[in-house]
Amino acid sequence: MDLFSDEAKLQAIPIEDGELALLHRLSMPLSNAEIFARLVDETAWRHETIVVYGKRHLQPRLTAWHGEASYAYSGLRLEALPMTPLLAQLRSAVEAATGHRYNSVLLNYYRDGADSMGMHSDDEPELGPQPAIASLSYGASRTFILRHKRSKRTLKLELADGNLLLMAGSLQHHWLHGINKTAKPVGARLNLTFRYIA
Ligand SMILES: O=C(O)CCC(=O)C(=O)O
Ligand SMILES: [Fe+2]
Repeated sequence: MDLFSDEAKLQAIPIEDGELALLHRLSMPLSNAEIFARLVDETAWRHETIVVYGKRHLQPRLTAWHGEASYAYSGLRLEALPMTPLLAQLRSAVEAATGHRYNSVLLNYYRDGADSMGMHSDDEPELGPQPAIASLSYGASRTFILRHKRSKRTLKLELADGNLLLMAGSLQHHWLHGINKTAKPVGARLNLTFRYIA
């Protein structure tokens, strides 16, 4: 492979009030299918209950949190598990591709089209004011939706097997993002968001 081809580089996606860039395939010494299978097998998946407007719900996906610091959101406190060798290897590749450092990763397992993630911003104070969050996807493609908080402008990106999406600058301040349920028959998808928790 030509390392300097466009395929190997992060491509900026023009967007107002934030930074977004996409790499078609993260370079790894394993196939996407091997990475997917190992992540499914090696992860202690949890089905968490969260509190939304005072009511308890099971999250519509499975999750795991690995890294150096625990993390709290939606009334949930996630104790960090240590990085596995594969997660550490993925983190190094993501750091090299994006030029940012990460000390934690949230794994999300969307088992089928009924699994989803509500519109949100990753704007917890411990992420800092301009967090670089690197989102790595394996398995089935799903539509990633961005909605500007003020203008309500919506942008849709199809995130496919092996894609790396970098969210940075003031993106979390101005935009929401999420993954809707879909009635289309879709297979399982994994998403890993690498973050730096101060
Ligand atoms: O699954 C995705 O692509 C989005 C994940 C996400 O937004 C998050 O983990 O905060
Ligand atoms: Fe997010």
